[in-house]
Amino acid sequence: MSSSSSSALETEIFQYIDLHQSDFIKDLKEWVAVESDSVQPVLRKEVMRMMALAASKLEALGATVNSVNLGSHQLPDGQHLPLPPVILGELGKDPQNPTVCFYGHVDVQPARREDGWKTDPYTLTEIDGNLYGRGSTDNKGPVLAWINAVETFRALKLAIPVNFKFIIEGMEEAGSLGLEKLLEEEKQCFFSDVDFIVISDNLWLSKKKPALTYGTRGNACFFVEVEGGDKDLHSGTFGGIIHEPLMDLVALLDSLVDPTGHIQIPGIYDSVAALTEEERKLYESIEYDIEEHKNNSGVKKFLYSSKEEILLHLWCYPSLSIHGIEGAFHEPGIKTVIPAKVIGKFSIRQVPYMDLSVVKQQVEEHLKNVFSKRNSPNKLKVSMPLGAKPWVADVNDPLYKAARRAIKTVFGEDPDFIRDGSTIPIARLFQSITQKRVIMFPIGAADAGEHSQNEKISRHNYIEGTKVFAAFFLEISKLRGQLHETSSPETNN
Ligand SMILES: C[C@H](N)C(=O)N[C@@H](Cc1c[nH]cn1)C(=O)O
Ligand SMILES: [Zn+2]
Ligand SMILES: [Zn+2]
Repeated sequence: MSSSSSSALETEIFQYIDLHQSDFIKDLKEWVAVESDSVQPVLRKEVMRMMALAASKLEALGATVNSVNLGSHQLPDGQHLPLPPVILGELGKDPQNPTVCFYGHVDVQPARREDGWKTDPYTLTEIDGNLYGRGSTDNKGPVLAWINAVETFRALKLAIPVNFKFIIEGMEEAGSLGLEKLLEEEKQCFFSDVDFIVISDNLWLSKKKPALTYGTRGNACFFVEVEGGDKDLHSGTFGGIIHEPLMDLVALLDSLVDPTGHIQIPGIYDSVAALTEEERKLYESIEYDIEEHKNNSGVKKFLYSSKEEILLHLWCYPSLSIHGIEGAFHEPGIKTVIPAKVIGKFSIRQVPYMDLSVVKQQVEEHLKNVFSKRNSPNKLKVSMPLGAKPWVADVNDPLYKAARRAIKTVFGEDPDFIRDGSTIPIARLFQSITQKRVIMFPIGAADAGEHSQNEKISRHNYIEGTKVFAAFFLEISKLRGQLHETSSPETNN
C-alpha cells in the first residue's frame, strides 16, 4: 500500500521489498528462534549466539563489524557472567553522504508458552497476517527491517545515498549493562562522523496510524527493604507478638500513591515542566482511541476519561508503579510463614525537569517518615539501583521532517507526533555523551504486545516498515548541508 506520490526509484525499491517478503520473514523466523533472553543468566549463551548471528547478517550486507568485548558482570549471588559483545558495524564511507547510525537490540524479555502464549514464543507463527513471536517487535523485527532496507539497495545495485553505522546490543532488557562506558570510549572514534542516531524500539499510539516519537519518560527504580530477624518465623508461634516486616512494607507501599493515581511523595511534582501551547496543539490532532487502548490492555477502566488527560498522564506527568515484593511468599497454596526480609520494588517514571537525585532524596525522606510513625524495630533500607533520565527531541528538526515525508510516501498519511510513557535509557545517553541528535522512528503498532504474552508484528508493519526505512534513506540524502546547521541536542531537561 504505497502512495501514488512515489518516484520511479521508490517504486522499484518497494516492488523489490514486496517480492521478497518471504525472505525477510524467513530471516525474522531465524532470529526469533534464538531464545536470547538477557534477563535469565542461564540463557546468556543464547544471547551470545544471537549476537554472532546479527554480526554475520551485517557482514553479509558488506558491513565491517567490530564485536566489542565488554567483559563480565557480577550477579547478586556473586557469580560472574560474560556480557554479550556490542556490535559496531559500518557500511559506506563517502564523505559527501550523511552518516546515520542505527541503534537496536537483539535480546528479549523472558517468555514461556505456559505464561499464556497461543503459540510457541520462539517459533515465529503467522496467524491472520500477524507474526507472533518473542522479539518480533521488541526489537528483532525493526532491526531486521532496517537491514532489509539496506539489503534492498544493494540487491538492486543502487547507489546508497547514506553511510550507515550500526550499534547493536544484547543487554537492553537487563539495563544496557556496559553500554554507557562504551559510548564514552567511542564518542571521539566510532561516533565522530555520525550525523544522527535512529532508534526504532517503541510503538505507534494506534493500531493503524504511523507515528514519530519525540519524547520518552525517564525511570527511577527503587528497592525498599524491611528486615526483621535473621530467619522466617512460624505465624502461629510469633504472629501477633512481633512487628512483621511485610506489614511494614505493605504500609510503606500503600503510602506512595492515592486511589486517583496521584503520587503522595511531598515535592515530587514541583519541577514538572508545564505543557507548552505548541505541544497542546500537537495533542489536538493526535488520533487516539481510548476504547482501542483499553482493549489492547485488557482492563475495564482507565483513571482518566479524556484523550488529553490520558496523554498528559502518560507523557508529561510522572507516574509511580509497584512491580513486586522479593521474599514474600508468592507460590500457589498456603504457607503460614512470616518472612524475615522483604524487598518492595517500585519505579517512578519521571519527566522534564525532574532531577533524579532530588527524586531519590524525596523518596527516601518520605519512606523514612512513614516508617518512623510505625515505631517498628525492623531495619529499613532504600536504594535506587537504576535511574534513567527522560528524553525529548525537537519536532522541527529536519530529521523529523524527512521521516514524516518517508511515512507519507509509504503509508499515504502524515504520522502522529507522539511522546512515549516508557523509557529508552540509551536515547538520553546518546544525546548527552555523543552530543548526537536522536530520532525515534517506531514501526510497531499499538497492539504489538511488547513484554507481554503473544507479542507480534503484523506482516504489514514489518514489510511497510522496511519500505519506510528505505524511503527515509532517500529523504536523508536530501538533507545534505542541513544536518550540520541544527544546534547540538538540548540535554538540560
Ligand atoms: C520501550 C522499551 N522497549 C522498554 O520497554 N524500555 C524499558 C526500559 C526500562 C526502564 N526502566 C527499566 N527498564 C521500560 O520502559 O520499562
Ligand atoms: Zn526494546
Ligand atoms: Zn523491551
